[in-house]
Amino acid sequence: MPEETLSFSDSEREFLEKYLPPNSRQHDGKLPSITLTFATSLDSSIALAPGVRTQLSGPRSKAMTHYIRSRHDAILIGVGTAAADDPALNCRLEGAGGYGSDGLSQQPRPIVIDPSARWALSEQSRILVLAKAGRGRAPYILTSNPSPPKESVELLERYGGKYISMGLSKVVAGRSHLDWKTILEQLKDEGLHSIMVEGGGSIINSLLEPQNQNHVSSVIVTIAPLWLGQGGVVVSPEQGTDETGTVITASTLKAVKWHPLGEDIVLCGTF
Ligand SMILES: NC(=O)c1ccc[n+]([C@@H]2O[C@H](COP(=O)([O-])OP(=O)(O)OC[C@H]3O[C@@H](n4cnc5c(N)ncnc54)[C@H](O)[C@@H]3O)[C@@H](O)[C@H]2O)c1
Ligand SMILES: Nc1nc(=O)c(N)c(NC[C@H](O)[C@H](O)[C@H](O)COP(=O)(O)O)[nH]1
Repeated sequence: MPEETLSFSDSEREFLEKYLPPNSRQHDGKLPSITLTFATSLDSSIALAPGVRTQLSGPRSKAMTHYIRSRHDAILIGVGTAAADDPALNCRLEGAGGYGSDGLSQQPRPIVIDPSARWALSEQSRILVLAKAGRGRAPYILTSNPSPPKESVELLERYGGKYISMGLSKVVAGRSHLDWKTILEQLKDEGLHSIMVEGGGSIINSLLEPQNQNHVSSVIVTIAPLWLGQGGVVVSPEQGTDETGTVITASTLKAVKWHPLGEDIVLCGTF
């Protein structure tokens, strides 16, 4: 996978500004802000099938993603994405650490939500290859597993990453779930105050549920001009019901802006 250096001009950046966390790193003691961002097809799928890495964003939208990464302390994904995509989760914008400047400036901390610590990390994992080369950071893995595999712990710590074992908050449909407040409190304790959540499907759907929307400061969705068809990984949160039990719209965005970018269109909004 080529590690190209990307550029995203000042004029291209303007439409995003009000949907991004402030550049100043002042922190008011509140929980970290979440920017929820992903790419989707016209039939609201984010991948051809579970576990299939699917390129949806065009070149300009991809450069936008790396600019957004440069504006956050951390990038968060679920273990399903880590296992499927072998992602780099670094910022390859020109001028970022390792891409035109020394050190790790503008390199966000990758965060993987992996309750059972099932991600099979190795020396060949792209995220560790880049950390070793000074072109990204090793991930922090949030898990409910009190004893992750010893060799994975040692491998991670060799490159500056770690497992963070957290108490299990609940089991949903047979799966251990950490609630978002617990996750964000832990990330705040790690000195991470702005979180870009990139997916995948279950992570996105979880944040779109009415009871979690208060954690999301803004949503930035890239819409690509294609249908992925039946069997895709669909973004469609649980429906909500009002006090009479009537089914209501799950989520409605406010302060909406649509912005063409290459052959894609980018939707920005807030809850
Ligand atoms: N188009 C895009 O922008 C985009 C972005 C990311 C991933 N993807 C694609 O999405 C697919 C992966 O999606 P997915 O839904 O299978 O996996 P995922 O990345 O959402 O990870 C799912 C796992 O995360 C954990 N998890 C999720 N919510 C949790 C919570 N609240 N508490 C604790 N653990 C939680 C669980 O272990 C769950 O099995 C892949 O095919 C990937 O290529 C696309
Ligand atoms: N914005 C966006 N457009 C896409 O077309 C796509 N497939 C993803 N998917 C997001 C997910 O997090 C991917 O795993 C990372 O985008 C991997 O990209 P890197 O290796 O980190 O550069 N995201």
